[in-house]
Amino acid sequence: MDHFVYREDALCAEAASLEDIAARFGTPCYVYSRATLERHWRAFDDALGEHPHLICYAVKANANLAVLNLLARLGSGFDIVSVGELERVMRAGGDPARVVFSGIGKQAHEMRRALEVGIRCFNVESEPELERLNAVAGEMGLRAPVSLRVNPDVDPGTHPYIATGLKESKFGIDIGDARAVYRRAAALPHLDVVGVDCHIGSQLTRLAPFQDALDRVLALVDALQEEGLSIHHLDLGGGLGIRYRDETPPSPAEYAAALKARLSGRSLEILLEPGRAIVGNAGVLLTRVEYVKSTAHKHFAIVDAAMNDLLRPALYQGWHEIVPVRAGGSGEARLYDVVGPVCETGDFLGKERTLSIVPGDLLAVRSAGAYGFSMSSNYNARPRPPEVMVDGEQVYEVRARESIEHLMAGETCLPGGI
Ligand SMILES: Cc1ncc(COP(=O)(O)O)c(C=O)c1O
Ligand SMILES: N[C@@H](CCCC[NH3+])C(=O)O
Repeated sequence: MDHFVYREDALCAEAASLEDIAARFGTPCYVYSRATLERHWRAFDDALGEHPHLICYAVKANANLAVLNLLARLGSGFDIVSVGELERVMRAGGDPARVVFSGIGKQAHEMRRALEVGIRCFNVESEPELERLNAVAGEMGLRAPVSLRVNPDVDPGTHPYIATGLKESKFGIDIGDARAVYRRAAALPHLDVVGVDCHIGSQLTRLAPFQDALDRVLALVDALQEEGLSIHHLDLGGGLGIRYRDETPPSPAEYAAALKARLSGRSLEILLEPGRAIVGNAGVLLTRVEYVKSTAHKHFAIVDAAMNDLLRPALYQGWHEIVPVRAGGSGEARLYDVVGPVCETGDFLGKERTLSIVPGDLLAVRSAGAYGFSMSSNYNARPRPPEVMVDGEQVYEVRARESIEHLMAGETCLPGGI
């Protein structure tokens, strides 16, 4: 069931009208549905059922405290890539013992903090990182639990900017080198080898790449076990795609069934790190048409949201459905490029969209819950938009719109300046 539906011709998030939300909080504005978030998280958790597992939501997809807190209350774990994300998780009530730490550039202070709070596992992405982690843990008189993130050289069939498991990628350790690096890990005094990790890319819409990666990783697990290294868990990363336009990605249930079929008879715990599949379709970006502009070649709908609010169209040619908040819209139907006010040709939210609009109309950019606000910036000195979470009829502002003061916070002029 979709929680963004028209009621009496007005698009709603659950039982709340987006027109009312725009009137109350202004535009642009991100709006999330609590029920959708919960349903998507539970779809993963239920699909793995009795198989020992932990769903570690990828915080980078949407790090709002209300999102994290909601998932923490469901029992979620978290996949983090910085100490900032770790602090957010803990502030939101997340359990550090359910946190896995990914990323290729972990700094010593980040390792120290993660060890101090007792995270579940470090997903180590290189041999130098292994040595650094061993040294940091040793200084603290602790042992660090580690998985190596291996790069299985599988083509995920996704946009090249979000493919991470090919051999030329900066991520992970080449699977051909993994046994030697595991031996090194096992020999280091302050590390405990606990798992194997991989993440091959994002917005995958077919099962085959996941299955290929799993087969390669399982062959590695067998080889390690023959060497006497016991592997407790397998972290298969995130990456399950969502429908933005007409994609038909596998459901979490289909995905989990494919994994379980290959894992039966093994006692490996499964960790997954979904981000987009949980929050992507749980959010929209509300925006208002400022101007309609026609040239000899095109019609432009100039809206008040821009690439600084939602970068995906500019960065990956990401396609997001754009719908009128008032069903059917108003004015004459035309083909529009929907563009923002930022001074970049790449500042568009959608191209060649048929819309019936006049200035002042509200539009909703759909599937904007993942990598929307979390990739936003202040480019062109634009305060970032508020985030609102709807729960039934209740509407909560879970992040206030930034002010002009926010834009300049922490800045100073040279002495003798203003
Ligand atoms: C290590 C890791 N885990 C999980 C994710 C989440 O991916 P997705 O949002 O595609 O599920 C990412 C991002 O691609 C990632 O780099
Ligand atoms: N930011 C990307 C996904 C990157 C995933 C990060 N590992 C997107 O919007 O599609």
